[in-house]
Amino acid sequence: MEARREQHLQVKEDELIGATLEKGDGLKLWYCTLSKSKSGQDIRHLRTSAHFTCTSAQAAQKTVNYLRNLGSPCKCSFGKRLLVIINPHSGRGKAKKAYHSFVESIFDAAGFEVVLHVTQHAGHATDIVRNAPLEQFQAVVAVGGDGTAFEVLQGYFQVPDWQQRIKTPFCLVPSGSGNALSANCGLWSAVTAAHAVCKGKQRPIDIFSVLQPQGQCFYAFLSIYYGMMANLDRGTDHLRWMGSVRFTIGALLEVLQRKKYAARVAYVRTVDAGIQSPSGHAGDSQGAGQEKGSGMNGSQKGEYRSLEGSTASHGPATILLDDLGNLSQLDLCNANSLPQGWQMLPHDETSFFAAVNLPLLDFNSRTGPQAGFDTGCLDLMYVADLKSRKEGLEFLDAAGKGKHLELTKCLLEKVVALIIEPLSPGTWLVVDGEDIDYRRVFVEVHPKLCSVIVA
Ligand SMILES: Nc1ncnc2c1ncn2[C@@H]1O[C@H](COP(=O)(O)OP(=O)(O)OP(=O)(O)O)[C@@H](O)[C@H]1O
Repeated sequence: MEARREQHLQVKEDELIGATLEKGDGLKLWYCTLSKSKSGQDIRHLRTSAHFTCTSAQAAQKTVNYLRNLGSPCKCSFGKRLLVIINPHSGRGKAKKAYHSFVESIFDAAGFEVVLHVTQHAGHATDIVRNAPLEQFQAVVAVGGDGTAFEVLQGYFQVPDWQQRIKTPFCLVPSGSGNALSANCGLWSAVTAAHAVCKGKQRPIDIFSVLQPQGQCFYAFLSIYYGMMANLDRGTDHLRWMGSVRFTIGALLEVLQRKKYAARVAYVRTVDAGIQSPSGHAGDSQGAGQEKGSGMNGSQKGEYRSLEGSTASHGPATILLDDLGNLSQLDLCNANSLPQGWQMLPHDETSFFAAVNLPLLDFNSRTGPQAGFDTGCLDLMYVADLKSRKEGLEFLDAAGKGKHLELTKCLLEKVVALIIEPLSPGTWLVVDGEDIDYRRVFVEVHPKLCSVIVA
């Protein structure tokens, strides 16, 4: 093979994506170099080689195939196929541009067959995933923000064969406002994410069930909050054009107005659920399809039982919520009515309240400094009272640096199940950045239930 402009090109295997055929007997290499961003993040940059000429068209095709398999190995028995879902409404509306500028050519050079969908309305991503044969794809790639990833996740569980489908990892190419999933996976740019998809490196992630009696059961990967955190997110929706700056503005407004929010909160700590290891609570499923062990009462096993009050008919078993009996009639005013292991938050009001599954809530905010992909729990953090604006600003400053847990008034509980009954007006209940009905919500963590693509 002979290069017209470059005699030698050294590309590390980790950088190589693949190649494309050029004019019959020619080819071009595609690769992604790594460098540090100003804020110290590992970012990939897309590069192409000069035109190489092979001895024949056949030799060029053979070399392209070889380079594609070397750079982007096939990880699915159905071949190199991706399900890509673009949300044109996410962030500043640039998801389509991000995809067609870089990501599409990377997948093409890697030799992927792409089944592409552009969402037409809210909820469309869920319909697409629910109706797709996920086992035939190497990954599901959402191009949008966390709301798009959340919709994709719902589609995994609304079918009887969900245990088969959750073996297909999902990925978020950051094109939304927060992009927390991308950030936590080290996918700091569209190119970085596309490169990671080609490499196919994945890791397990805990998922949590979110249930509101007589309603649908949702599945979430990131967070649940109300009060300050909800208001700085949903309350700044009209400032979407600003990008993630809107969250800072929302947070400042909350502390300057010294707002507090009332709720009844009950939870099961990891220790009280009989946690054996930091990577899973009692009954750790260790991924899809495996039998769960016992919950606190040691009686429930395995598959989903249609939980009282849920319209869902598929999905993982909710062992700890089953223990509560009739959810609609549960008396949260009386702590004694809760089963053993449950306890109430000892404060009626909080200035700050968040339960997070992952450390980063966007590219900048390390809201859950001690949270992790597969810790088997949510990190429930709260501050009962920010007594003055000065204290509020100090809290924000610490939170901005991910050091709020170093403040004595910011408390942390590692929980495997949670009930929140919001009582204050003027706020939202927010799950993974999406607001849900403002009423009692039941949550349970499923360790390592799904997989995500990571850098
Ligand atoms: N075609 C569409 N038209 C209008 N809304 C859509 C469409 N497709 C998806 N949506 C909705 O767009 C909303 C916002 O998307 P998404 O959450 O991905 O972006 P974001 O809010 O900017 O990012 P992040 O959640 O990371 O902050 C989602 O709630 C989704 O339901």
